[in-house]
This record gives sequence, C-alpha cells and structure tokens, in this order.
Amino acid sequence: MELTLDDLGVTLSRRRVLDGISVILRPGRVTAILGPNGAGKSTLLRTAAALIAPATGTVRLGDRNVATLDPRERARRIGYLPQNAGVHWNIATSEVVALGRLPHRAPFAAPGQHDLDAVTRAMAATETAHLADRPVNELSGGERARVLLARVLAGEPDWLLADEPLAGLDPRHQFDILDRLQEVARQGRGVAIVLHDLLHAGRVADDVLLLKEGRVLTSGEAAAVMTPDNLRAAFGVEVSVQRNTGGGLVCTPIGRALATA
Ligand SMILES: Nc1ncnc2c1ncn2[C@@H]1O[C@H](COP(=O)(O)OP(=O)(O)OP(=O)(O)O)[C@@H](O)[C@H]1O
Repeated sequence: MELTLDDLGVTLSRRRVLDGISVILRPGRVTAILGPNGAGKSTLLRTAAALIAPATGTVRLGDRNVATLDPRERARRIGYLPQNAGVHWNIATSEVVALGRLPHRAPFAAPGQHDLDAVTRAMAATETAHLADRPVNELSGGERARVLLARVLAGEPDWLLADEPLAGLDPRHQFDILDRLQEVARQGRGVAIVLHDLLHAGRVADDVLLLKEGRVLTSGEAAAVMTPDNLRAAFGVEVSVQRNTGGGLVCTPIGRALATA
C-alpha cells in the first residue's frame, strides 16, 4: 500500500518546517530520507506516522487519510521508530519487544501464539534474543537501539518508519540492521529510513527522498537522486558516486564543496 504525502506543510511553534512536500512512497522498496541537519527529515517521518498534524495537505495510506484511522489500526499499519528513543520503565527486554504486539491484541488479552512468534522472530532478526531477560535500562545504547527496533518489527506493520536507526550501532550491527530492513521491504512492506550515512544510503536505498530547508530537493530512484550534483546541492560536499559490481551505488563523501548551489 502506497504512503502518499500530498502537498504537506507543517508548522511548529509558528515556524514553517515543511512546505509543499508531495511524494509517493512505494511499498516493497527501501526509501532513504536524506538531507542536512534541520532539513525536516524527522518532522516528515513524524507527520507520516500521524504524530504531528500537518498545517496543509494530507498523508494517505492507500486511499485512507492516516489522520482519520482509528489509533489502534494506525499503530498496526504504521510502525515508527523515533530518533534516540528511550524506555521509561525498567522492564525486561522481551517485555519491551512484546509491547510491539499491543495494537494487535484485545485489551487485557494474553498474547496468542502469533504474538509470541512475532516477538521471537523480531528478537532473532535484531540479535537480541540473548538479552531477553535483562532489564532494558541496563543495556548498552546500541543493544537498546536494537531492542527498540525489534519492538517495531514485532508489530509487523505495513509501513516501517525509522529515524536514524543506525545511531549508536557498531559497524557490523549497522549492516545487519539495514539488511533486516531490506528484508522487510522485500516481503512487500514499506520501509522509510532517515539516514545520515551516504555510503549506507547508496547501498540500501531503492528510492531516495532528498530534503533541504523543509522542501523536496529531488526524489525518485536512488541512482537518479544520488548524483554528485544533487548531493553537493543538498549537503555542500563533494561525493564520489560509483557503481559496484552488483550495480549498487557506492557514495563516498570526499570533502567540502568549493561552491554550493
Ligand atoms: N517543536 C519545534 N518547534 C519549532 N521548531 C522545531 C521544532 N521541532 C523541530 N523544529 C525545527 O524544524 C526544523 C526541522 O527539524 P527536524 O528535526 O525535522 O530536522 P532533521 O532533518 O531531522 O534534522 P537532524 O538531521 O538534525 O536530525 C529544524 O530547523 C528544527 O529546529
């Protein structure tokens, strides 16, 4: 099911933070949301998850406005992983992941077999099964980040919106988490990820939404968007863009641009 942002404008504290955002995010693909600090990436993701009400325009899942979905249905359909998420209760890690199943369960009902299986799969995918009994606030930052991703994965949403899911992860877990997110997309679900690392973005993204100053600089298939010119215009840096043998993009920042658009 497509996630459509239609003429989206967002105002926060009387500042226009997003303006005229129109883009269709496609399921079955990984969309990387890129742009410099303050471009509006997190705001866009939060608005797509209906956590911020837009001042103009709509977010639609298929043909339904996400603002009008019942909150439980919305939580089943759209999984959102915030930037620098924390956990306020010091409960066991497996219980944190199980929270991802709450929108699927009747109030006060015990988890069913499918709920338990989804939690097990999510913990295996994020390599957190060995942490199941540990109090979540005793985990390292990177371990906790993987647990919180597991919570979103356990919810098996149609769309998974992740805001900088690599923050705090060591290099191998960065690759692993992106591979898991790619697998989610290959299952036909939608995945949109805010990323700062251009190398990872080039490797994993099918589509790219490039933001600058609250507007879409350009969007579309990764190879069309991640060009040296577009990346210079967005970030003010020179980026080498090569193809690897598998056809994927290898985007390597090489220095500050002498002149920016
Ligand atoms: N509650 C708020 N009130 C006013 N302005 C805000 C608020 N939240 C964010 N902003 C501003 O909106 C703009 C976009 O912020 P946002 O966090 O979406 O950017 P971002 O692209 O995710 O940045 P970063 O890469 O630094 O995480 C920034 O200029 C920020 O200062």
